[in-house]
Amino acid sequence: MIIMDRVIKTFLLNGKSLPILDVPHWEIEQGQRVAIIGPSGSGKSTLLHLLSGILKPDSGSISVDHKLLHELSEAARDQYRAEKIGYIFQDFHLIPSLSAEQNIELVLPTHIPKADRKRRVHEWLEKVAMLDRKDHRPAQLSRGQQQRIAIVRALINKPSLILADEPTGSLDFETASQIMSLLIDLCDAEGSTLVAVTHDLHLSELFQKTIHINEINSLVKRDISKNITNEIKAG
Ligand SMILES: Nc1ncnc2c1ncn2[C@@H]1O[C@H](COP(=O)(O)OP(=O)(O)OP(=O)(O)O)[C@@H](O)[C@H]1O
Repeated sequence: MIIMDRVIKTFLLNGKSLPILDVPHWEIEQGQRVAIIGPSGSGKSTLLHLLSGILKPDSGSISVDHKLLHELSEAARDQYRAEKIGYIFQDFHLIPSLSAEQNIELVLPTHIPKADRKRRVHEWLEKVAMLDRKDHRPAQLSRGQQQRIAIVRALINKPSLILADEPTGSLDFETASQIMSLLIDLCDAEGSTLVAVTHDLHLSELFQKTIHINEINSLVKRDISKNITNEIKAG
Protein backbone atom coordinates (compact mmCIF):
# COMPACT_ATOMS: atom_id res chain seq x y z
CA MET A 1 0.00 0.00 0.00
CA ILE A 2 1.21 3.50 -0.88
CA ILE A 3 0.13 6.59 1.03
CA MET A 4 1.07 10.16 0.15
CA ASP A 5 0.15 12.71 2.75
CA ARG A 6 0.47 16.50 2.49
CA VAL A 7 3.27 16.16 -0.03
CA ILE A 8 4.71 19.37 -1.47
CA LYS A 9 7.34 19.37 -4.22
CA THR A 10 8.92 22.49 -5.65
CA PHE A 11 11.84 22.93 -8.04
CA LEU A 12 14.34 25.75 -7.89
CA LEU A 13 14.59 27.55 -11.20
CA ASN A 14 16.84 30.60 -11.62
CA GLY A 15 16.82 31.08 -7.87
CA LYS A 16 13.01 31.00 -7.76
CA SER A 17 10.97 28.27 -6.13
CA LEU A 18 8.54 26.73 -8.60
CA PRO A 19 5.60 24.79 -7.06
CA ILE A 20 5.02 21.56 -8.99
CA LEU A 21 3.02 19.22 -6.79
CA ASP A 22 0.70 19.62 -3.83
CA VAL A 23 -0.81 16.25 -2.90
CA PRO A 24 -3.14 16.57 0.13
CA HIS A 25 -3.74 12.81 0.32
CA TRP A 26 -3.51 9.89 -2.08
CA GLU A 27 -3.60 6.15 -1.49
CA ILE A 28 -3.02 3.15 -3.72
CA GLU A 29 -3.93 -0.33 -2.53
CA GLN A 30 -1.40 -3.13 -3.04
CA GLY A 31 -2.06 -4.89 -6.34
CA GLN A 32 -4.03 -2.03 -7.91
CA ARG A 33 -3.36 -1.10 -11.51
CA VAL A 34 -3.70 2.61 -11.99
CA ALA A 35 -3.32 4.80 -15.07
CA ILE A 36 -2.45 8.44 -14.49
CA ILE A 37 -3.50 10.87 -17.19
CA GLY A 38 -3.21 14.64 -17.44
CA PRO A 39 -1.70 17.49 -19.40
CA SER A 40 1.96 17.96 -20.17
CA GLY A 41 3.87 19.61 -17.34
CA SER A 42 1.26 18.76 -14.70
CA GLY A 43 3.67 16.75 -12.57
CA LYS A 44 3.02 13.13 -13.60
CA SER A 45 6.69 12.15 -13.98
CA THR A 46 7.56 14.07 -10.82
CA LEU A 47 4.92 12.03 -8.99
CA LEU A 48 6.53 8.77 -10.18
CA HIS A 49 9.97 10.03 -9.16
CA LEU A 50 8.68 10.78 -5.68
CA LEU A 51 7.10 7.32 -5.41
CA SER A 52 10.36 5.71 -6.49
CA GLY A 53 12.40 7.71 -3.99
CA ILE A 54 14.51 9.26 -6.79
CA LEU A 55 13.17 12.64 -5.63
CA LYS A 56 12.44 13.74 -2.09
CA PRO A 57 9.43 15.89 -1.25
CA ASP A 58 10.01 19.32 0.33
CA SER A 59 7.51 18.32 3.01
CA GLY A 60 4.89 15.69 3.76
CA SER A 61 5.21 11.94 3.88
CA ILE A 62 5.31 9.08 1.38
CA SER A 63 4.85 5.64 2.82
CA VAL A 64 5.34 2.45 0.81
CA ASP A 65 4.49 -0.85 2.49
CA HIS A 66 4.50 0.95 5.87
CA LYS A 67 7.97 2.37 5.26
CA LEU A 68 8.38 6.15 5.29
CA LEU A 69 10.68 6.98 2.38
CA HIS A 70 11.91 10.34 3.70
CA GLU A 71 13.10 8.67 6.89
CA LEU A 72 15.43 6.33 5.02
CA SER A 73 19.09 7.16 4.45
CA GLU A 74 20.19 7.54 0.84
CA ALA A 75 21.72 4.05 0.90
CA ALA A 76 18.53 2.55 2.35
CA ARG A 77 16.43 4.35 -0.29
CA ASP A 78 18.68 2.94 -3.03
CA GLN A 79 18.23 -0.53 -1.57
CA TYR A 80 14.46 -0.05 -1.33
CA ARG A 81 14.41 1.00 -5.00
CA ALA A 82 16.46 -1.99 -6.10
CA GLU A 83 14.33 -4.48 -4.17
CA LYS A 84 10.83 -3.06 -4.33
CA ILE A 85 10.54 -1.05 -7.51
CA GLY A 86 10.57 -1.79 -11.20
CA TYR A 87 10.76 1.28 -13.43
CA ILE A 88 9.79 1.25 -17.10
CA PHE A 89 10.64 4.16 -19.36
CA GLN A 90 9.14 5.25 -22.66
CA ASP A 91 12.49 4.85 -24.42
CA PHE A 92 13.35 1.48 -22.79
CA HIS A 93 16.83 2.41 -21.43
CA LEU A 94 18.39 -0.86 -22.61
CA ILE A 95 22.18 -1.13 -22.89
CA PRO A 96 22.97 -1.15 -26.65
CA SER A 97 26.07 -3.36 -26.48
CA LEU A 98 24.35 -6.17 -24.54
CA SER A 99 22.01 -8.86 -25.85
CA ALA A 100 18.39 -9.05 -24.71
CA GLU A 101 19.33 -11.86 -22.34
CA GLN A 102 22.30 -9.94 -20.89
CA ASN A 103 20.23 -6.77 -20.42
CA ILE A 104 17.86 -8.74 -18.21
CA GLU A 105 20.46 -10.84 -16.40
CA LEU A 106 22.24 -7.67 -15.33
CA VAL A 107 19.55 -6.83 -12.75
CA LEU A 108 19.49 -10.23 -11.04
CA PRO A 109 21.19 -10.40 -7.62
CA THR A 110 24.82 -11.50 -7.95
CA HIS A 111 24.46 -14.34 -5.41
CA ILE A 112 22.23 -16.33 -7.78
CA PRO A 113 24.30 -19.06 -9.50
CA LYS A 114 24.90 -18.68 -13.24
CA ALA A 115 22.73 -21.67 -14.28
CA ASP A 116 19.78 -20.43 -12.20
CA ARG A 117 20.16 -16.92 -13.61
CA LYS A 118 19.98 -18.27 -17.15
CA ARG A 119 16.98 -20.44 -16.37
CA ARG A 120 15.11 -17.56 -14.76
CA VAL A 121 15.83 -15.18 -17.64
CA HIS A 122 14.74 -17.81 -20.16
CA GLU A 123 11.47 -18.44 -18.29
CA TRP A 124 10.67 -14.75 -18.41
CA LEU A 125 11.68 -14.42 -22.07
CA GLU A 126 9.27 -17.25 -22.78
CA LYS A 127 6.44 -15.42 -20.97
CA VAL A 128 6.80 -12.46 -23.32
CA ALA A 129 7.42 -14.63 -26.42
CA MET A 130 10.99 -13.37 -26.83
CA LEU A 131 13.10 -16.47 -26.14
CA ASP A 132 14.03 -16.81 -29.80
CA ARG A 133 15.40 -13.24 -29.73
CA LYS A 134 17.58 -13.69 -26.63
CA ASP A 135 20.87 -13.11 -28.44
CA HIS A 136 19.69 -10.00 -30.30
CA ARG A 137 21.02 -6.61 -29.27
CA PRO A 138 18.45 -3.81 -28.78
CA ALA A 139 19.15 -2.32 -32.25
CA GLN A 140 18.26 -5.71 -33.77
CA LEU A 141 14.83 -5.70 -32.13
CA SER A 142 11.63 -3.83 -33.00
CA ARG A 143 10.54 -1.10 -30.57
CA GLY A 144 7.74 -3.28 -29.20
CA GLN A 145 10.24 -6.14 -28.68
CA GLN A 146 12.65 -3.76 -26.91
CA GLN A 147 9.85 -2.70 -24.57
CA ARG A 148 9.04 -6.35 -23.82
CA ILE A 149 12.67 -6.82 -22.75
CA ALA A 150 12.50 -3.66 -20.62
CA ILE A 151 9.29 -4.96 -18.99
CA VAL A 152 10.92 -8.28 -18.13
CA ARG A 153 13.93 -6.43 -16.71
CA ALA A 154 11.60 -4.38 -14.49
CA LEU A 155 9.57 -7.38 -13.29
CA ILE A 156 12.03 -10.25 -12.98
CA ASN A 157 12.98 -9.46 -9.37
CA LYS A 158 9.27 -9.46 -8.45
CA PRO A 159 9.10 -5.88 -7.17
CA SER A 160 5.94 -4.95 -5.28
CA LEU A 161 5.58 -1.68 -7.21
CA ILE A 162 5.97 -1.10 -10.95
CA LEU A 163 6.22 2.50 -12.13
CA ALA A 164 5.88 3.09 -15.85
CA ASP A 165 6.35 6.49 -17.44
CA GLU A 166 4.60 6.50 -20.82
CA PRO A 167 5.80 2.92 -21.43
CA THR A 168 4.12 2.75 -24.83
CA GLY A 169 4.47 6.39 -25.87
CA SER A 170 6.71 5.69 -28.84
CA LEU A 171 4.78 2.69 -30.19
CA ASP A 172 1.95 2.52 -32.72
CA PHE A 173 -1.50 2.03 -31.19
CA GLU A 174 -1.82 -1.70 -31.88
CA THR A 175 1.63 -2.52 -30.48
CA ALA A 176 1.01 -0.13 -27.58
CA SER A 177 -2.24 -1.94 -26.63
CA GLN A 178 -0.50 -5.33 -26.83
CA ILE A 179 2.40 -4.17 -24.67
CA MET A 180 0.17 -2.42 -22.14
CA SER A 181 -2.07 -5.52 -21.85
CA LEU A 182 1.03 -7.69 -21.41
CA LEU A 183 2.34 -5.39 -18.67
CA ILE A 184 -1.02 -5.41 -16.86
CA ASP A 185 -1.34 -9.22 -17.14
CA LEU A 186 2.19 -9.75 -15.78
CA CYS A 187 1.56 -7.35 -12.87
CA ASP A 188 -1.69 -9.22 -12.20
CA ALA A 189 0.09 -12.56 -12.14
CA GLU A 190 2.76 -11.24 -9.76
CA GLY A 191 0.36 -9.23 -7.57
CA SER A 192 2.47 -6.10 -8.22
CA THR A 193 0.98 -2.64 -7.93
CA LEU A 194 1.20 -0.80 -11.25
CA VAL A 195 1.19 2.98 -11.64
CA ALA A 196 1.52 3.99 -15.28
CA VAL A 197 1.48 7.42 -16.86
CA THR A 198 -0.16 7.51 -20.27
CA HIS A 199 -1.38 10.22 -22.61
CA ASP A 200 -3.75 7.81 -24.30
CA LEU A 201 -7.27 7.59 -22.90
CA HIS A 202 -7.99 4.45 -24.93
CA LEU A 203 -5.01 2.70 -23.32
CA SER A 204 -6.05 3.92 -19.89
CA GLU A 205 -9.28 1.92 -20.34
CA LEU A 206 -7.20 -1.26 -19.99
CA PHE A 207 -6.53 -0.35 -16.34
CA GLN A 208 -8.62 -1.06 -13.27
CA LYS A 209 -8.68 2.63 -12.52
CA THR A 210 -7.84 5.86 -14.36
CA ILE A 211 -6.95 8.90 -12.32
CA HIS A 212 -6.59 12.41 -13.68
CA ILE A 213 -3.62 14.20 -12.16
CA ASN A 214 -5.97 16.94 -10.94
CA GLU A 215 -7.46 14.39 -8.53
CA ILE A 216 -4.01 14.04 -6.97
CA ASN A 217 -2.26 17.36 -7.55
CA SER A 218 -4.29 20.25 -6.23
CA LEU A 219 -2.13 22.69 -8.23
CA VAL A 220 -3.52 21.48 -11.55
CA LYS A 221 -6.42 23.71 -12.42
CA ARG A 222 -9.53 21.65 -13.06
CA ASP A 223 -10.77 23.74 -15.98
CA ILE A 224 -7.43 23.68 -17.87
CA SER A 225 -7.03 19.94 -17.47
CA LYS A 226 -10.64 19.30 -18.49
CA ASN A 227 -10.03 21.16 -21.76
CA ILE A 228 -6.89 19.17 -22.43
CA THR A 229 -8.62 15.88 -21.59
CA ASN A 230 -11.38 16.78 -24.04
CA GLU A 231 -8.76 17.52 -26.68
CA ILE A 232 -7.18 14.12 -26.10
CA LYS A 233 -10.64 12.49 -26.33
CA ALA A 234 -11.41 14.34 -29.55
CA GLY A 235 -8.03 13.27 -31.00
N1 LIG B 1 14.61 19.31 -12.45
C1 LIG B 1 13.68 20.25 -12.69
N2 LIG B 1 13.93 21.56 -12.45
C2 LIG B 1 13.00 22.50 -12.65
N3 LIG B 1 11.75 22.24 -13.09
C3 LIG B 1 11.44 20.95 -13.35
C4 LIG B 1 12.38 19.89 -13.17
N4 LIG B 1 11.77 18.73 -13.51
C5 LIG B 1 10.52 19.03 -13.89
N5 LIG B 1 10.31 20.37 -13.79
C6 LIG B 1 9.06 21.09 -14.08
O1 LIG B 1 8.05 20.44 -13.35
C7 LIG B 1 6.83 20.45 -14.07
C8 LIG B 1 6.26 19.04 -14.09
O2 LIG B 1 7.13 18.21 -14.88
P1 LIG B 1 6.78 16.68 -15.12
O3 LIG B 1 7.86 16.15 -15.98
O4 LIG B 1 6.52 16.03 -13.83
O5 LIG B 1 5.43 16.82 -15.94
P2 LIG B 1 4.61 15.71 -16.75
O6 LIG B 1 3.18 15.86 -16.35
O7 LIG B 1 5.24 14.39 -16.58
O8 LIG B 1 4.80 16.22 -18.24
P3 LIG B 1 4.85 15.40 -19.64
O9 LIG B 1 3.49 14.78 -19.81
O10 LIG B 1 5.12 16.46 -20.66
O11 LIG B 1 5.96 14.39 -19.54
C9 LIG B 1 7.13 21.01 -15.44
O12 LIG B 1 6.68 22.36 -15.47
C10 LIG B 1 8.64 20.95 -15.53
O13 LIG B 1 9.15 22.02 -16.29
